[in-house]
Amino acid sequence: MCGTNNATADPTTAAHTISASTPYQRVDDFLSNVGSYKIIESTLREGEQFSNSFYTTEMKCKIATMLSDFGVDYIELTSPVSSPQSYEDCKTICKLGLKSKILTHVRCNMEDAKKAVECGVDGVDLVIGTSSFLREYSHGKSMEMIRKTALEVIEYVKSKGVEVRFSSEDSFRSDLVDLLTLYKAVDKAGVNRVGVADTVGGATPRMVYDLIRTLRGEVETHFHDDTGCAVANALTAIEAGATHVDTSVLGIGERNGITPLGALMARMVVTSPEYTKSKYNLKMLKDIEEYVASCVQVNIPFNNPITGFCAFTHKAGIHAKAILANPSTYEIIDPSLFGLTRYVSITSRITGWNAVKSRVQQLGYSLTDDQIKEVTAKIKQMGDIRPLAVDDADSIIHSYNLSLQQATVA
Ligand SMILES: CC(=O)SCCNC(=O)CCNC(=O)[C@H](O)C(C)(C)COP(=O)(O)OP(=O)(O)OC[C@H]1O[C@@H](n2cnc3c(N)ncnc32)[C@H](O)[C@@H]1OP(=O)(O)O
Ligand SMILES: O=C(O)CCC(=O)C(=O)O
Ligand SMILES: [Zn+2]
Repeated sequence: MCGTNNATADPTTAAHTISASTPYQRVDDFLSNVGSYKIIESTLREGEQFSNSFYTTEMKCKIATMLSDFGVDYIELTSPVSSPQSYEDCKTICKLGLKSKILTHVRCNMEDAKKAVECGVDGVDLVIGTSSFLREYSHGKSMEMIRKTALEVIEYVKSKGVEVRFSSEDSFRSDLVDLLTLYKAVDKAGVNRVGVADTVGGATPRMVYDLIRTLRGEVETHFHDDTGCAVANALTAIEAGATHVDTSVLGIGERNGITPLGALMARMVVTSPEYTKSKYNLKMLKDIEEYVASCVQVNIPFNNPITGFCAFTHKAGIHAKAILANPSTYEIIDPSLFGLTRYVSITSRITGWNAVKSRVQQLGYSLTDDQIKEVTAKIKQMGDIRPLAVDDADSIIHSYNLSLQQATVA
């Protein structure tokens, strides 16, 4: 590791990009798209595959509008062949006039593609499984049949003046030569993007880097989270040259879902702060997550990046002291970028006098350091017995202060 980072007060503005002047820049870094990645937001497609999902038309319109205002480049919708209402909703969302482009995701066959185009979408995302598992047990087509159908469908979609992407479902369990031969054919046919999908969530960042760096042009990536690698794989893909990443709000999707929009923002605001802050309306993230969580009836996980209830809570005394002096000591992300605030807890036996001093000052008392250490000991004494609420710790401070005043009067 040879790059140098300039230390600054704002951790998210620390120089993560390797300066042009460094003699240590690796050739591979020229592949990286961390300063230009685009998001294909699939809460309304992959997210509808989440076990709890049921969206009304009104919910879909609101989610699409929020995502567009957030700044995602594309919004992907459920296939219009899924049901009559899916078809109607796709048409309705296309007519909203959103800033984001609207895509729908269909099987790679002519009937599905025709329905998709009928809806008025900006782009059609074609998908077909290329692994032997899916070729044998899902659609039953050989690689040659896939290639032939893909070329016909791509030509049709393009002839309608609509963007077209071709994706190989289960890419990481597909034969590499088969895959590259197919991508070459669809590229020659003029697709706008190819898609690489880790459909079963088994890929590692190393596998992702190796596959993505062999591809050129517009490359979309889609990572399931079955083995907990979805965010790391998305970052690695972007570093290896992927141009687009699929996300869903809170990561909702088939099984345990895909790369979460919020977690990707947390990652990218650190990796590529200037681009991420200027492109995405980060302060909307919490509202979007809360709205989607309410639609699909889940809670936001306690440890969610950025919006988990304790994401910016500092508890241990050693941490609290340093955070109060300079937040960069124990925070990689400034919560204010997302319209949030940090919280220093004093309600436990692992608090310290520096944290308690800050609370004493907030309450408007002026105690000496020795007095603060004494009241800290009282909080710890109570914290050894049971969990404390903020009111408990505050009451200990109030009554300590009162006893000091009474002692002075007497
Ligand atoms: C990894 C992913 O997430 S891919 C996206 C998944 N999305 C969806 O499944 C969208 C929602 N799906 C649906 O509403 C339905 O499955 C429909 C309307 C698409 C199809 O419904 P049905 O006709 O009842 O078929 P069913 O769902 O049982 O089976 C899927 C069919 O698609 C075929 N198929 C699967 N993938 C593809 C593909 N990429 N290209 C062409 N055909 C395919 C299968 O062979 C099967 O065909 P069969 O009827 O000849 O057996
Ligand atoms: O179309 C794609 O690229 C992804 C499809 C999908 O949801 C998956 O393979 O998990
Ligand atoms: Zn998926």
